[in-house]
Amino acid sequence: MKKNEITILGAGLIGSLMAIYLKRQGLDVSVYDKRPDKRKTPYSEAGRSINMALSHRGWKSLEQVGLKDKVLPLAIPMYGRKVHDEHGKTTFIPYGKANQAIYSISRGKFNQMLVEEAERLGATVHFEHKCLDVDFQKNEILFETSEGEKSLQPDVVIGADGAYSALRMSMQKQIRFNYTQEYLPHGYKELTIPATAEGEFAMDPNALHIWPRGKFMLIALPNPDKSFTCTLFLPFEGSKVCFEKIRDEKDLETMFRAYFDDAYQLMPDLKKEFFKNPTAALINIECFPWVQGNALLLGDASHAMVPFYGQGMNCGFEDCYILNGLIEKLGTNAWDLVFEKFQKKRKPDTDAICQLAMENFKEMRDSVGDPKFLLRKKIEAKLHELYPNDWIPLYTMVTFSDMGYAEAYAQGKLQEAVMNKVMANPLITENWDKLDYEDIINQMETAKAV
Ligand SMILES: Cc1cc2nc3c(=O)[nH]c(=O)nc-3n(C[C@H](O)[C@H](O)[C@H](O)COP(=O)(O)OP(=O)(O)OC[C@H]3O[C@@H](n4cnc5c(N)ncnc54)[C@H](O)[C@@H]3O)c2cc1C
Ligand SMILES: NC(=O)C1=CN([C@@H]2O[C@H](COP(=O)(O)OP(=O)(O)OC[C@H]3O[C@@H](n4cnc5c(N)ncnc54)[C@H](OP(=O)(O)O)[C@@H]3O)[C@@H](O)[C@H]2O)C=CC1
Ligand SMILES: Nc1ccccc1C(=O)C[C@H](N)C(=O)O
Repeated sequence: MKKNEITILGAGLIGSLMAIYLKRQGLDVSVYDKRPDKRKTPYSEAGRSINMALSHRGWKSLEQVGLKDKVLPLAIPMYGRKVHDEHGKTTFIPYGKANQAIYSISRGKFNQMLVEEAERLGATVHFEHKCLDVDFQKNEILFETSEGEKSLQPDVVIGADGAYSALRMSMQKQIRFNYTQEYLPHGYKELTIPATAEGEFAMDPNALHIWPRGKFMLIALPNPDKSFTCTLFLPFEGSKVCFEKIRDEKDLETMFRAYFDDAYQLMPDLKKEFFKNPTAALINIECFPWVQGNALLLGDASHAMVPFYGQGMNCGFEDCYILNGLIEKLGTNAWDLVFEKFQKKRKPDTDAICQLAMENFKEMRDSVGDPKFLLRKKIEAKLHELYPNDWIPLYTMVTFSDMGYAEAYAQGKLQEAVMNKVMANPLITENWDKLDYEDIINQMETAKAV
């Protein structure tokens, strides 16, 4: 492969950012997306992952392409979790240090900005081009368009066509392609807490709100129009509280009043929205290799994770950052080598974040409601304050650093084992401030050495 014309499938968050990176490298870039151009055919995104949490790995990539300052005004900082118990009492749990936040941003606006930036730099974006198949033998991509089917013989292909990637489906037909997918028993539905009659936020806008209820939960992220987008995560069926058992407005009201009464009071459109908005599935997808011939999978197409760490987009942006770094280092005449090095370096990290995302669901829906969890967080924060290099809480490594996810995962497991011992002390609630913190660090050092 020695070509400089790049075909990107998918003008989502990752495909658009990759187009920006490649244009900055001086390459020819054409992007194909199945959706219509929003500027010509506006479509409603109501009920579909409306806002997302942007954190360090995402910001790092945006800064590199010169977009950080343009994105910042669109983003609302959330400094921690605000946990709502069943009586409406709230507890704030900081994400990290006082100035560390994850940022709520609207997917639609953000995606549009990235597409427009790619176009401004000279990328051509072809909307209403749905990739149907990629034939690796003939080196041909088949699209469905409003004018019928079209085909293309690409030089280099980057498949950023999301969790249900057509490129990946074509790769699945090839020999020795590994693929696993797992649906969670839970689904999600998006709902709204509108601005108050006075036009203000109905709750603290600088927090990610969580109503943890053991096997299920509700969360809310703020929007610039002073509303919150809430996401309700429930099992599809088979539990006391599940989507299947909410058949009518009465079931819905009974459930919300029993478990989320303070939120319910702020949701005038709940009944209408609940039965109008889709109930979407949650899936984890891992596959390998990501390279076939002249084509590479990127973003959710190569690793779709459940959303509970708020890392899918951030991880995809970091994919772009790393791929760009390899192109800079190895040049644009060695795509085979670039792709090969990329998949080898990146795969252990994306496996780790897929796993961490699954584990964060349990933490969010269950542990955050436990006072011992709060105490654990306090002790870890103190350890980090006293020994900033020797103890970095897992959440900080994942969200506020760019340490490889696999390293963060391994370090996090060691810290968890040490903290389990610390928390087993029956007097921990009274004595946590007087612990021998140096001894904890020594225990960590011993655990690392084993
Ligand atoms: C409820 C929810 C909340 C989330 N919250 C967060 C969060 O807070 N933080 C975070 O970092 N991540 C979050 N994520 C994950 C994030 O949404 C994804 O990781 C991200 O959208 C992946 O971007 P992508 O460009 O790879 O895929 P997508 O955003 O899905 O884009 C794929 C693009 O490809 C196009 N396409 C698809 N098929 C074809 C085809 N056959 N031909 C042509 N074009 C095609 C689509 O139209 C789309 O434009 C969340 C996900 C969900 C579901
Ligand atoms: N990991 C996860 O659990 C999830 C991740 N996501 C990620 O976030 C991205 C954006 O989210 P959002 O805008 O809500 O995406 P959508 O729900 O709009 O999905 C994007 C496209 O994927 C196709 N699709 C959706 N569900 C399925 C399915 N079960 N089987 C096959 N194809 C399906 C649909 O294509 P068509 O219109 O052709 O039918 C849809 O247009 C997704 O594309 C995905 O990458 C989204 C949901 C869950
Ligand atoms: N954006 C999300 C969407 C769905 C579920 C969780 C998130 C989060 O961001 C969770 C956050 N990282 C947390 O750990 O509190």
